[in-house]
Amino acid sequence: MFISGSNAPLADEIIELDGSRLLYFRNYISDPDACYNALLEQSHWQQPELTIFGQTRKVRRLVSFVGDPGVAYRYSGHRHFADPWPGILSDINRQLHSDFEFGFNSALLNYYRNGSEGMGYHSDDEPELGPAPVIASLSLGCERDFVFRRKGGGRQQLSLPLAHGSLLLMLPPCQRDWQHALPERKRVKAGRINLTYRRIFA
Ligand SMILES: O=C(O)CCC(=O)C(=O)O
Ligand SMILES: [Fe+2]
Repeated sequence: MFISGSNAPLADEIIELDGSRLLYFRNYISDPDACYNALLEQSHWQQPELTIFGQTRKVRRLVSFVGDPGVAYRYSGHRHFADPWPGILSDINRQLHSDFEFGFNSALLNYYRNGSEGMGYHSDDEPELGPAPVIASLSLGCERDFVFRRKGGGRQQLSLPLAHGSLLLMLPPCQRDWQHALPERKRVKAGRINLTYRRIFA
């Protein structure tokens, strides 16, 4: 189920997260250095502001959103229309389609300039992602830990270091039951880019 593509490569790790499955492919992107540099230079990076309990702050990372024409997505409190796909990201989308038969129509990019930037616990469970979203997360640049806890709080249950050029598939019902985060790592000086491919329903 969900991994129906007959060309699907073998996962390096299959992680069972109490009812949800994560698949990890360590070397999915063939030239990760070139991809990192191209995205760093070519993306339209923005630093959205987020208002929580009346306080407005810039998020601690840079963000870019790309996809098919007309696709819009609400993140950091605002609705954003997708920028056109850079060639390198539509190539990866084609690869994801041929390997797994996924039909993503957009990707959210996050650029963490160093280890003092990260992302707090959340689930990618907005209604426009449908009831059972598959999220394909590609990582480039400095290896960082990606952590999970059950929705509703509680302790961290899993920490996965995500390597340069790797792919992590989060399969349903992961977004329904679990939250994930990218904790700060103050000692880290180097940058990291993460791409999450998503299917957004109008
Ligand atoms: O940077 C990461 O690995 C996670 C990004 C993420 O969770 C998101 O964009 O929703
Ligand atoms: Fe997420």
